[in-house]
Amino acid sequence: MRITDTKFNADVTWKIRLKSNVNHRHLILHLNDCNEHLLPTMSILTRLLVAVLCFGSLKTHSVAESSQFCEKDGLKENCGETKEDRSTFSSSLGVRYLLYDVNPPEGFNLRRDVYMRLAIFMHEMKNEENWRLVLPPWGQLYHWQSSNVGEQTKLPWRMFFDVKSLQKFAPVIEMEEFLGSVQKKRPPIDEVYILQHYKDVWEEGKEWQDRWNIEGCIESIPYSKSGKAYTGPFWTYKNLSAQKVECASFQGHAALLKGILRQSRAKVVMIDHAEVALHDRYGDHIYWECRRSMRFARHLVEIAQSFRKQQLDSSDDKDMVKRPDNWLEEREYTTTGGGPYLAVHLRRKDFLWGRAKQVPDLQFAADQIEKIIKKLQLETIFIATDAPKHEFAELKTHLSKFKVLRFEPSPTLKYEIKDGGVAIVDQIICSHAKYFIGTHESTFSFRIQEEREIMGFQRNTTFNRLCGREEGIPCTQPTQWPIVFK
Ligand SMILES: C[C@@H]1O[C@H](OP(=O)(O)OP(=O)(O)OC[C@H]2O[C@@H](n3cnc4c(=O)[nH]c(N)nc43)[C@H](O)[C@@H]2O)[C@@H](O)[C@H](O)[C@@H]1O
Repeated sequence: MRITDTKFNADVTWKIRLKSNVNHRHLILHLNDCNEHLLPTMSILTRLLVAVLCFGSLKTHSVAESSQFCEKDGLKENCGETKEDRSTFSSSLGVRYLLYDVNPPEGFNLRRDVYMRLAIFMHEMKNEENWRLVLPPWGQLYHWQSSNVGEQTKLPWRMFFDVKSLQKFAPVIEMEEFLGSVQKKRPPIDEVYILQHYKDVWEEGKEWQDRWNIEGCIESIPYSKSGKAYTGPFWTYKNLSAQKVECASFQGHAALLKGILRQSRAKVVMIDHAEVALHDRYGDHIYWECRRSMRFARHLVEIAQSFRKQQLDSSDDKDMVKRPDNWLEEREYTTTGGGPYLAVHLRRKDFLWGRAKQVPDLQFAADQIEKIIKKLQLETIFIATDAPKHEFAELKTHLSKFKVLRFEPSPTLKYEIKDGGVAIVDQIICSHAKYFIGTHESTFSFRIQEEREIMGFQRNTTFNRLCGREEGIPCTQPTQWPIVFK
């Protein structure tokens, strides 16, 4: 037997990995478990043997740490580990869980994009290793400010998405399912890696290359050690903690995470600041399969359908929009129809200072909307917006010749579907309109454009945006990201 890899944590958790040269089986001993369960029952000889192994392993620690990784196909992996080693090790662990979280200020629709980066990564890994991607519960988003909708924390994905549909693309599970499977283990998360940008990433002339390293944390982190475990935000779950927390400087695509997961022997790994990892496959057919799998929750689709029918005289049949129940059955469509209304996503609030030049004042927005609706010979305008009531009222006064609508759920319905649900209903309604205009660089608008691409709308009815007064008309219009099928 040869000791191949050891780690020693400052507390009593010693992990020793022994690898048999003969049968390549890994044996992992958690010495804190030994302390609690094994040592009292061991013979003196066995205790001595374990002590010698531990001592030996600690002595080899520095060597093992420095030679732990090898570059292979641009990925750092454990040196000398063959595919067979890995698969034997993998199956000895059974199912492994990958949790992730995103920079706290990021909004709902950027988070959806980060999900895609990880889901595509898991989709690619699923034939090699037995991972489950744990869907991070929604909550405490900066933009979800309604006070009359109850607590907006620990919200499961099924409130907003069709999880079965997601599972047709990647092995994802809800947090509750994960918690159910690790209940007895303390702490439930073995290792947390907080991704951070390299210090030198913005240096001029620095060549881009995919790389990652475990390094000291550059900024302060929201995790701290309390007894044997690290506590942290963990989506406000009091019963979640981690055994180890480290920072990883990271530059590259999500596939590079393989290196982190492969040097780890843990069953439960969490990646924080997952937004630092880039898309593996932006815009190709796999990207679009993942995107198509992100169907909205049925109850939200039905709410949007009912609004379209009652307020906008719109339904998939009337509008000639095709959308099979199962996204796997979708084909490349050409939709010339759409609901008989003009839909506008008018982003306000933080965009008024964050994108001051590109976001129009209400009068200038109304001028542009009026021009387009006259050209389209329509009478109804649907406005999706985060604007407060008084701003919407003002916009209406500027468009008094037209029927101007907004989705305003009853307090009971809003309590049920929360701010996230209202936003999704808005997006669904916008995505079915004959013509859509969005807001510059809003991920909320981007997601609507993608829905319209999936349904096959003509691109000139989709990739449009309002111009800021300072920019004038015309202004640069959104980049077109065409859908790709296999
Ligand atoms: C500059 C960046 O912009 C990003 O915003 P951006 O891409 O528009 O889009 P999101 O990331 O979705 O964030 C905007 C949030 O504001 C609400 N919101 C915006 N527009 C509407 C709307 O038309 N209807 C409803 N019901 N709600 C809306 C909604 O909660 C949405 O998730 C932010 O996420 C980042 O934190 C950052 O501020």
